[in-house]
Amino acid sequence: MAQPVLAPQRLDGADVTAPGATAGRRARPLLSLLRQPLNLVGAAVAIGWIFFAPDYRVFTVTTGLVIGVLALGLMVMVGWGREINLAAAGVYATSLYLGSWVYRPGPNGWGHPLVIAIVVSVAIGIVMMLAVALFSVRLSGVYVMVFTLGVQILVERIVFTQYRLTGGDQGLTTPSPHIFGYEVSSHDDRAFYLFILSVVALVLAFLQRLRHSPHGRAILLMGADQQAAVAVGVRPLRTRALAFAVCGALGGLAGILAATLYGSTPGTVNYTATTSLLWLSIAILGGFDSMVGVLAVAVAFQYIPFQLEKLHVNYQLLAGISLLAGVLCGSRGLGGRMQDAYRRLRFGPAAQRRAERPSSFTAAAEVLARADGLTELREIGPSDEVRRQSLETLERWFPRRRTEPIALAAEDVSVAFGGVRALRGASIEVPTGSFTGLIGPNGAGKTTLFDVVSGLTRPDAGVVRIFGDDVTHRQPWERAGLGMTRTFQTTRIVKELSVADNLLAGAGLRISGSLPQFVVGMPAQWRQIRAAEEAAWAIACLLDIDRYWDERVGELEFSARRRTELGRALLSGPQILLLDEPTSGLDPASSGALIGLVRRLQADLGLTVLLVEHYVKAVLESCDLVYVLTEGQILAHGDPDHVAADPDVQERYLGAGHDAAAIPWRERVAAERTGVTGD
Ligand SMILES: Nc1ncnc2c1ncn2[C@@H]1O[C@H](COP(=O)(O)OP(=O)(O)OP(=O)(O)O)[C@@H](O)[C@H]1O
Repeated sequence: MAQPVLAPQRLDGADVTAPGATAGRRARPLLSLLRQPLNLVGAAVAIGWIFFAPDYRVFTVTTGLVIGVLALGLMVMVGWGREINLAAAGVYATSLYLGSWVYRPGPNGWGHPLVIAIVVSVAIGIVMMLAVALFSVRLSGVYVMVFTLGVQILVERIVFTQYRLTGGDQGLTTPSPHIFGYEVSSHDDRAFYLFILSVVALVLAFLQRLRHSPHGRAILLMGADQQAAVAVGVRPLRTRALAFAVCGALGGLAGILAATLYGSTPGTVNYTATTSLLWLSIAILGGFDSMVGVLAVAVAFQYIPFQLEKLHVNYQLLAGISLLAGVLCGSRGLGGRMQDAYRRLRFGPAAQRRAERPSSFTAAAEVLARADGLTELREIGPSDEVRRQSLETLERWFPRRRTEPIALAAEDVSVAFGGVRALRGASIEVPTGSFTGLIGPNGAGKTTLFDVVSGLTRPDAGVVRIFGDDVTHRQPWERAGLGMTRTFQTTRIVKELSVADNLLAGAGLRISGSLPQFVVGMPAQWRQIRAAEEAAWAIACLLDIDRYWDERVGELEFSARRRTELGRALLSGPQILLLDEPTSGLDPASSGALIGLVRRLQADLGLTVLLVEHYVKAVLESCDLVYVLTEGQILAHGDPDHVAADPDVQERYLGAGHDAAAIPWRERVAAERTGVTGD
């Protein structure tokens, strides 16, 4: 049995030294906006063009930027969190009317400074969207969409009918803002543009920091796959509430900016449900991971109708086209397409880029196809130096290994789905530091047992213990916090994101700090993020996905996706790793390579692994302990030789009178492929 090999270390405040292999690979979110030459050119153009453009154009672009702020909020909720919001116009207008009331001098206002009005407007947006998150807590998808539509209609009926607040059709005047004692007149289009541009720059910096913090990564992972997120410790309600709150905050901010921009409150007719839909289309076309794309589309939405008025191109027509184009562009939107084109221009086609990057492995999984269709696998592994460096990094990243004798236990677990009794008093014990296999025929209840152990399914009876603690009633993310994570039978990765982003989505449990600490840029928090990036790179090297580091996972071959999912689980620094058929969907050679890799990692990192696998021979060859589950009950358990020789196992699982376990693995795989026999 493998012994614990890793030393303990607190990550916050730790002196984390990067191994040579990771140098230059750290993401620097604080500087990343300025890192790309294109961004620098963009910033120069964003400031310089106004000195050559007529006033009305500057004003039009300014209004576009204000809507852009709101659309960036929608990007977080809709693009990252994947929940549709049709109440954006209602939130924006409520903040606009109430915020301008706070800041307008009497008799139709309280005459507070602008900064108070901004705080109030942002707070209104947050409260409204948090209320939506709270009341729609059990809903998702189309139900959240309909719920937010209901909120929008309520706002129209309740807020918009308060004519004293809104000023009716006439509107109410709003004074020009004073920034550090300087009046930014709404008649001075350039000064106002620069004011809004500064706010946009702050919003971009905030979102950039959020995006690279564990909080932002949790929203992205939750949006893509809630079960995968909770498996690495993401708290779903808190994460969802954050996405809604950010959307509300930026909606509220845009509302008060608009109030100052127009000089008087616009009529309520501008902020109906249709407006919400139009603004949604900006976020969709802009793309979920391109802030510049979202801003560009928002500006285009103001600018194009203005320029093409004679051709009857209006906002609604654009929104219709935008929704269609956004769907055709896919979830990465126009911004994502532009990023792809830029990368192609700068670095060449993706396939060529990958080919040019050497793997850290001394030899890739070299598969020699033989004439009879069987495959043979050569020994694989990273070079000794890369492996040593990677393990050193992970030694600092992983928590202290637990030493209790039993890592995981399920006692007399029963689960029934209606009439189907998936588990009938099944019990297993997984010793700490062991590589334990769970095998059984299709429908035996293996995945159900995994779901019970990881907390996704509540058992009808029985107890689950992690290191002796009864966790039967604990939530999946709490169990992840105790050091247990899992992978799934079907690969659950965020295809639109890079390998690095997917790996780092698993790091949240090992990084501490509140959102304000990350946004303000506290050194301890960013040190932890850098440590996470070093650990992610180390894991990528060990799993041979380092060469794909910044490639989108959706473009990679299946085995690399599987390893990325495994890497994400490892980045949460687990004590116990549950692997549900990690080789499912892989060809025999890749399956063998993956199991060999997992076995080696388990020993190197001192992990406790519970593996569900259909390739019986592979399990018998690599596991320390094997459990056989049939019809919801444990049929046998013990060391592999003992289990393989068990007459019950041979008769009821391996086949009566047929010693399948004795057949060499490759022959067995070949037989399965030709349909002669099966597990
Ligand atoms: N959500 C569910 N609702 C109803 N029945 C279910 C559900 N999940 C599993 N079952 C049933 O419970 C039994 C055990 O299923 P489970 O997926 O746990 O088996 P398994 O051993 O993992 O199978 P496989 O190897 O094919 O993945 C099966 O009969 C299955 O049809």
